[in-house]
Amino acid sequence: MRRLALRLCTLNKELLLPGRGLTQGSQNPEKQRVFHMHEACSPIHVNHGVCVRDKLREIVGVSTNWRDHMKAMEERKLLQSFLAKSQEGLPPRRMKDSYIEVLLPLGSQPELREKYLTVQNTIRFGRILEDLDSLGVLICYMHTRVHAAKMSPLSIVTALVDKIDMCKTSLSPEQDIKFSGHVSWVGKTSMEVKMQMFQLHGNEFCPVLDATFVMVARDSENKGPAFVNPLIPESPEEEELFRQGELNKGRRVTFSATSLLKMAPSAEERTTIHEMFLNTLDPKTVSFRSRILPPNAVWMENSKLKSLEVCHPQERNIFNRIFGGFLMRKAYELGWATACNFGGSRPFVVAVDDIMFQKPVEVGSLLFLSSQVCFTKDNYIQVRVHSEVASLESKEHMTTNVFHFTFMSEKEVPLVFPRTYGESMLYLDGKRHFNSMSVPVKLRKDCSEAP
Ligand SMILES: CCCCCCCCCC(=O)SCCNC(=O)CCNC(=O)[C@H](O)C(C)(C)COP(=O)(O)OP(=O)(O)OC[C@H]1O[C@@H](n2cnc3c(N)ncnc32)[C@H](O)[C@@H]1OP(=O)(O)O
Repeated sequence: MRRLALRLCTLNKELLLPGRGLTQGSQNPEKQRVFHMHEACSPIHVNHGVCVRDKLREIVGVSTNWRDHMKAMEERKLLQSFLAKSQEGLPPRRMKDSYIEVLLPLGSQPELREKYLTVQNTIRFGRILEDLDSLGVLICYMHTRVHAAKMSPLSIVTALVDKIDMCKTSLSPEQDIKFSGHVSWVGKTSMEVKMQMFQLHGNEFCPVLDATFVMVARDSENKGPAFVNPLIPESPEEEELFRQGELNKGRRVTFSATSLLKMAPSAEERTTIHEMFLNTLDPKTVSFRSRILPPNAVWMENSKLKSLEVCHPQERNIFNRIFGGFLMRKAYELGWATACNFGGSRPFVVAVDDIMFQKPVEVGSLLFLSSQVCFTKDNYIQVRVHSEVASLESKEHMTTNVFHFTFMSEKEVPLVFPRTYGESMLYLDGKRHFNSMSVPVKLRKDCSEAP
């Protein structure tokens, strides 16, 4: 019963991929077991997150109890023999092979709402980040399915949230939500996944969010890289998506190579910083050291907020590390509070970009999050959240992620001014992230998001 319910709730193969004219592959053995999750699950068990995650647990073969986790990992070692020696040894897949849809029936099943609800009767975006992360991994498991093996020999982890753009449409906790997505590009061991989210308006599901993630395949024990199936585009639209994936990879390499941690700012950026510096000199003293804020401005250091999380086993992913979605939710909520505190009104998120998962977070770690406003313009607030971990034993801190969120406030916000050279680099980095946002969304009250 449980198994059937999972398939029903995660794999709705007969629906069209919106705007792309794709349908799920017909040779898929699961095709007949289609849909409406609330027909199959009892209301208590109907939860989008639970269903997708249970499906992932089944694919990876993990324990549901922490006390059994070592045994389950031992069992996964036996799957090493199913790993391909080369990418050519794996059957190519089509985009439709990984295409899935997942329903989050907030409207039709009100008991689901609590988990997603903010006090302003909007949807918690942090929960959506968690759902996207689980969904992205599940999509990659669809792409890499090994029909001969009961469990997948691959450990698929989130490497990067390349981009999440919010559309204008409002997110109501009282209407059903649908997610869809598929693999859009593959490298040797990495896969780009495109996901969309829709919300029911009348009888129609309207797009509310676009997301691009990069997932990386690792071996059964998550210790080394593992090859993924090639991807064959089948139409001009799919070829364009694939080409875009290739360009995205190139863009990421360039962005990283020109990072301010590696390279000096451009002449234009240096001018910006110097002008800001001149704007903060006290005309009475004319000293390099005597700095005052211009009107309607805040020192960057005064925008900071910090938090600490103890990473309990409950927050683990299928590989017994801390779930990336949980890290994103915590970072997002701190970032939202930072923007709220800074702007003086409830902001809503318009874009998330370039969240790199540099290191896994071990269960039992202490997670230190530090958030600050690093750039503002009109109603926009660019927030950067830095996360690092330390184990209780070693006390040595290590960066695991840097998160970038773009918020929009209801009213114009103060300017943020860097005081030190390091802060100036944060300012320029924030400006670069802000400028990379696709299309700044116009302020609309009905579009509000809260954490
Ligand atoms: C049970 C309930 C929960 C269910 C949840 C299920 C979802 C689980 C998903 C997760 O929670 S995962 C947890 C969050 N993510 C992590 O902890 C990952 C932490 N980071 C790492 O482990 C490594 O940095 C990573 C494996 C991602 C990369 O390792 P390396 O730096 O050694 O990678 P390498 O240089 O060997 O490159 C391997 C591939 O990754 C690609 N890559 C690496 N970093 C990248 C990046 N930042 N962006 C894009 N691509 C990247 C790289 O281009 C290359 O692609 P190709 O093989 O196709 O050429």
